[in-house]
Amino acid sequence: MIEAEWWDYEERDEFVDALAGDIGFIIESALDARGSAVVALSGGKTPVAAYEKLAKQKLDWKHVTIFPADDRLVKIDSPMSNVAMLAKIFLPKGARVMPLGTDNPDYKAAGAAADARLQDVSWPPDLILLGMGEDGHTASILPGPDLQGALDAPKARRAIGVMPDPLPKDAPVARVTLTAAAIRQSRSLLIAITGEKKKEVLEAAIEEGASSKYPIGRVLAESDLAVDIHWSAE
Ligand SMILES: O=C(O)[C@H](O)[C@@H](O)[C@H](O)[C@H](O)COP(=O)(O)O
Repeated sequence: MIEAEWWDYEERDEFVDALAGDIGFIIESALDARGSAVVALSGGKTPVAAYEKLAKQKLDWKHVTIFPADDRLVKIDSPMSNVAMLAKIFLPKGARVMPLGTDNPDYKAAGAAADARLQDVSWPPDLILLGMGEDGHTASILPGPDLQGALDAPKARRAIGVMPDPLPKDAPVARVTLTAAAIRQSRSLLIAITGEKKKEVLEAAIEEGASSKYPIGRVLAESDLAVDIHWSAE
């Protein structure tokens, strides 16, 4: 049974403030407890304003490691690069921003390299923040030939290369993504989505769990983590 707590906001600003506050609190708690923080942050547009707000917080950024929960296999100067978006916001704060993937044309090799990179990161992450598409994908756990591999990878496998099919319109490229197993290992899990359609999809995915046609339902179904969901109507 997926344990999810919804935090609903009518105004986008409230959503941005609350999400930035939650992420900052988790980072600060990790710094207090362990002197360092490791967070995986979602790509996409929804959380960017919250990241910009979070970057204004007075945290010991030099002891914070940030990496994308998934990334498109594109050059760093591509507008589709999630790590470039995170670097632009957090590198000036002195945080360590770590790429997950490179623009390796062999996406399976890129996935293996991303996994090797994550083996050197102190684990588990203190936080994984996920977004979700209207098709119920999360990170880059998307329909296609690699969906099962991303969902069923063993606990030791933290990242994998995926070639979505169909290719998402907004970023029609191969990707690397955290596996479902890696997501489930996080010390804390947040989801940030907006709009009625995504709320409907996520509610259905949580209800359906392991049998859901939505990848996020299958990711969350095997997780023992309580999930906090931040949702804004607009
Ligand atoms: O690389 C990505 O695209 C993201 O990690 C992806 O999982 C994203 O979170 C959703 O597609 C929602 O994206 P929006 O926030 O832009 O709707």
